[in-house]
Parts: sequence; C-alpha cells; structure tokens
Amino acid sequence: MTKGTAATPDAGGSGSPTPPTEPGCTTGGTGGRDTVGTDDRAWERELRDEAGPQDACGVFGIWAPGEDIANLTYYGLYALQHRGQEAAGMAVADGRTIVVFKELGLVAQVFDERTLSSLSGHLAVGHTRYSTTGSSTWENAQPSYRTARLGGGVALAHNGNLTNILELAEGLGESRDAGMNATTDSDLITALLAEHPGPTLVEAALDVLPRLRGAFSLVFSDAATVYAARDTHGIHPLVLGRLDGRTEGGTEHPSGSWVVASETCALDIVGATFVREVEPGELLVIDEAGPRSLRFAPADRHGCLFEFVYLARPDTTIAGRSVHATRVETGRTLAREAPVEADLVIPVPQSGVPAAVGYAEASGIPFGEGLVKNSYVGRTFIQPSQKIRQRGIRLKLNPLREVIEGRRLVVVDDSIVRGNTQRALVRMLREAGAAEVHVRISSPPVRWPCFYGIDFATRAELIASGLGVEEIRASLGADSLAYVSLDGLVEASRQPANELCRACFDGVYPVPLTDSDRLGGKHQLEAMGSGAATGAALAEAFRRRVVIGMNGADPSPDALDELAGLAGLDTLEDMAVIDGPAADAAPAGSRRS
Ligand SMILES: O=P(O)(O)OC[C@H]1O[C@H](OP(=O)(O)OP(=O)(O)O)[C@H](O)[C@@H]1O
Ligand SMILES: NC(=O)CC[C@H](N)C(=O)O
Ligand code: SF4
Ligand SMILES: [Mg+2]
Repeated sequence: MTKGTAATPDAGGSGSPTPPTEPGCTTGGTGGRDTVGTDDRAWERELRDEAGPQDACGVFGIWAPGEDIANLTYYGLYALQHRGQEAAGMAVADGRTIVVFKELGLVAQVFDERTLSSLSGHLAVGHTRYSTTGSSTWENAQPSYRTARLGGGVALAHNGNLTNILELAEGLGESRDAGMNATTDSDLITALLAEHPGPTLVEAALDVLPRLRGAFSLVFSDAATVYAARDTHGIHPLVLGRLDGRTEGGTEHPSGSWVVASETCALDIVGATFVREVEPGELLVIDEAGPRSLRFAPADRHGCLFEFVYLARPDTTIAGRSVHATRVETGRTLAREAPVEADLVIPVPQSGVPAAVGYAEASGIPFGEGLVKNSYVGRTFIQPSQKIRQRGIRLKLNPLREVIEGRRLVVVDDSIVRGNTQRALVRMLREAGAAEVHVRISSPPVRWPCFYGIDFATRAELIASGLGVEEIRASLGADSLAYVSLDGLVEASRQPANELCRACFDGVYPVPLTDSDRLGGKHQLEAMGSGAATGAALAEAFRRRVVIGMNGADPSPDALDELAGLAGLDTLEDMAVIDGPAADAAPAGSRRS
C-alpha cells in the first residue's frame, strides 16, 4: 500500500488533482465552492445543520484494469443517486496512490468531464450520501479516507448506520480525531481499519468488522485491492457483478473485471451482469486473483423491508425478488384489503406508481396520472430538513385539474412518514376540484424509528407513532385512509418473515439496542471532544436535543439519569440552564461559513 494523494481542485471546484497539503492527507474536493447566493446558503445551512429523516446511501466499487474507471464509477453512482442526494464522491487508485474527490451535491454537480478525466487507475470506490450520523458537511462526504498506520491508505464507502458508535469512538481515543474532522460512523470504521496493527487490510477487516454493530454495506479499498463487506444481518443490499467481455490490451483480463454495488440497477447501467449478493457476514477481496470470499460472522439474515417499499429503485432485484413486482403486488393486496368506490386511481410519483398500477388492476378502477412530477426535483423524504422537504413537495408535485376535477380519487403512495406529502397533496387535490380523496398506502404505518441507516428522526416526527389511522386521516383531511397489512407487504416481498427487518413497522429490532444506542443520534460524534466522550460533551449533545430522541429514541428514565450523571448534573432540568439554539453550534471541521 502506498500513501494517497489528494484531489484538491481550485475554488471553482473543477481543478485536477494536486498533491496533498500535508503528507497522507487524501480527501479532496472544494471544501467551499463559493458560487451560491445568500438564499442558497440558507438552504445549505439547513442541509448541514438540521436533523431530519433521510435515506440510505449508495455504494459502488469496481476492479477493472484497462477500463475507464472514473467514468464507470460516475455512471454507477448516477444509478444510485436516489439513495443519497447530499454528497457524492469517489476514490480512484492505480496500485500506488489513492485519489479521493468528493463534494456536497448531486453526482452530476460534483463531477464534470475535467475531474473525471483526471482520475485514473484500475479500481475505485464511490458513494452517494444521505446523512444518518454526522452533519451534511464536506468532511463527512464519502469515500472517507485515512492513512494507514503501516503506510498506504484506506478509502471507504458505507451504506447503513452503526449502533455502537460511542463505544467504537472511545476505543479509538485520540486517534479518532487525527485532523480528519469527520463526524460519521463511517469514518470511525475507516479509522479502525487504518489504525489496526495487523500487517494487511484483510487482517484488519477480519478483526474490525465483527466489532461493528448495526448496519453496514461497505465497499473499501487500499491502493491495489477492492474489498466489500455486509453486516451479519444483511440489512441493506450489496451485490457483486462481472463486467463481461471486457479486455485489457486486447485480451480479457484472466481474473475478470468486477463491480460491487448497493443495487443491481447500478450493475445494469455499467454493463455488468449480476453474479450474486454479497452474503451477510461476508468479506469479499477483489484483486488480480479475482474475488475471494472470507467470512467474519455467521449470517443471520434480516433484510430491510423498507428497501422494497421505498429505498431501492424499482428496477433492482433484492434477495431474488424484483422491487417493482413487489410494489405492484402490494398495490393489488391493498386493493383487496382496503377497497373503495371511486372513479380514478392516481399514483403519487415517483415511488407510489407501481402500487397504484397494482391497485387499479385489482380494483378495476381506471388508472390515471393526476399529479405531474417535476423531474428535476429529487426525493423529498430523504432531504435533511423539514423546511426543504415541505418546499420540495410543492415544487415537485402539481395536480392536473382536468383529470381530477369532480372525480372521486384513490391516491396511492408507498408510505407516510411525517405526513408532509399527503397533507400537502390532499389540500392541493381538493383545491383542484377533487370530489373525494381516498388515500391508500402500500406499507403499514411507520411507527418506530430506524437505527440502521434511514434517518427517521425523532419518534415524535413520525405521524403514526402517536396517532391511530382515523386520527391520521383527520389530520390529513382525507375522506378515507387505509394502509396495507404488514403480512400483505411481507407476502408480496416473497421473503421469509423471519429474514426481514420490519422494525419501523412493528418495533422488533433485529440488532439489539442498548440505551446508549437509543440515546445516540445523528450528531453524537460532533458532540464528543476528540477521542473521548466527556460528561460535558454529552451535556452539550443533550442540550442540542437532536441526541435525545434522535431516530425516535424514547430514552428510559434510567438512561436519562445516567446521562445527567455523566454530565455532572443532578437532574435533567439542570440541562435547561445551558442555552443557545442547537443550529448555532457549527459542526466540528465545517469549512463552510
Ligand atoms: O410522509 P412524508 O414524510 O412526506 O414521506 C413519505 C413520502 O416521501 C417519499 O417520497 P419522496 O418524495 O421522498 O420520493 P419519491 O419521488 O421516490 O416518491 C415517499 O414515497 C412518500 O411519498
Ligand atoms: N444513509 C447511509 O447509509 C448513511 C451512511 C453513514 N451513516 C453516513 O451518515 O454517512
Ligand atoms: S427499521 Fe425499517 S427502514 Fe430501518 S432497516 Fe428495519 S425495515 Fe429498514
Ligand atoms: Mg414519494
């Protein structure tokens, strides 16, 4: 392994890689593309500072000598854009050096031809980020990079969320900081791998991976080799593909060319054929000898059911089942379980479309487009602030008056999380003249927070956590509301019920959660001093409120007392004396002003 170099473009954000400013510093990007107006900056601050629900990142890895690695990675990330819209990046290595280029923004905003042409090598690791631990800052964009203790570097892309973050950070001590200023759980993994005394990255990984709790689909690399690993539950997807018929200097590379990606749709886009899933508890090592499989834990499969509902693209296959087929069938089931007399079934674009097709098919009610989607607006639920999500819905969806006026509508969507979308839609549809609005949802009520990579924020934010179906209907202003049953959804996914995580629907968490897991939160590493969790830091975290209740945690009274004790306070009320709005606290290492 060799020392990495940095991509440090000019202020315009489009420069070519230049040497690092300090030895071993490897992450690149503008750290401050200063071309946005005042209003945009406000949005940026919201993006950066506010806690809120989000999605599940996309990861991509490729080992393909002789191929245009940067371009293929770009296309792979493009196919995974729906999994994270806050930042994107790639690390490209040529056997000697690793160059990382990352930036806040969408894939197409982060990379241009000039940047891509400056990134060359035989392997790459890429990422699209939707933050679940650590603010939306440049430092927290991925791939995360660390110089390894024994020389060389480690670049890592992570989808998921760890649940033993404080424990891991405490174990790292001072080396957690190491000038990187990242506050993600993902960077903790990179640091653990880089700090490991083992002579090879494989040995480090086999020791570190079993110590991680929670969800991780990882693609990481040193300068010569790509690695992929999936947590023991296989919570989020990760697949291996082969770039068929590719050549190196006119002859096919003897060991083939390989791609690892969050979803099969990314394999399709780069022209790779699906080989198999990375197994839960498996570590794959991909180099000139081809892929080798190692095991770091036994498989105890609990795949995320919400991937089938919303997260994954419909043209992806998970555990042998098409996401699109699952959604259509769930719509059919919903029509059987919750029929209604109506004139037209309309979908809520984008991810509500397949279920609406299924509902229309099974009910016999005509299907029609009643909402026009602005294709230039992305996913709203995965945006990191409530204000942005609410604005996004108005920007994104507009009713087609001539289609809906005077009609009794069945409005089909895949999920209700906070209720932003449905509340806005019911109002818009009524204003546009709908005679009746019947809302049908192709997943059960989301009542429980997710600790494994979906930022469902606080439980209080989940509309179904405190309200029954009738109360939700009243709050949305709909004429009727019904959700599909959990059994109906599981059946449509064709997965054995005991091999799924369904925790956000039924509160049964496959990875046991301790109080500190529950007390953790998106900003827990920002609240820590370098290396160690001090009482004062926890008190600060507590004050910021994003920690308590983050991810919907309902901390037990005992845990709260313990936290107050750690912070040196007698009672929780004492914490109120520390004042100042949470958003004022700039995330550690933020380069943006
Ligand atoms: O109840 P809420 O908090 O509003 O969240 C639920 C909505 O968010 C998602 O759509 P999103 O706009 O994120 O993406 P999509 O275009 O893929 O449907 C989901 O499909 C629902 O429409
Ligand atoms: N959505 C995800 O998979 C997030 C990955 C990681 N926890 C982060 O916040 O960057
Ligand atoms: S809690 Fe829900 S969103 Fe989170 S991993 Fe489980 S099924 Fe997926
Ligand atoms: Mg939607």
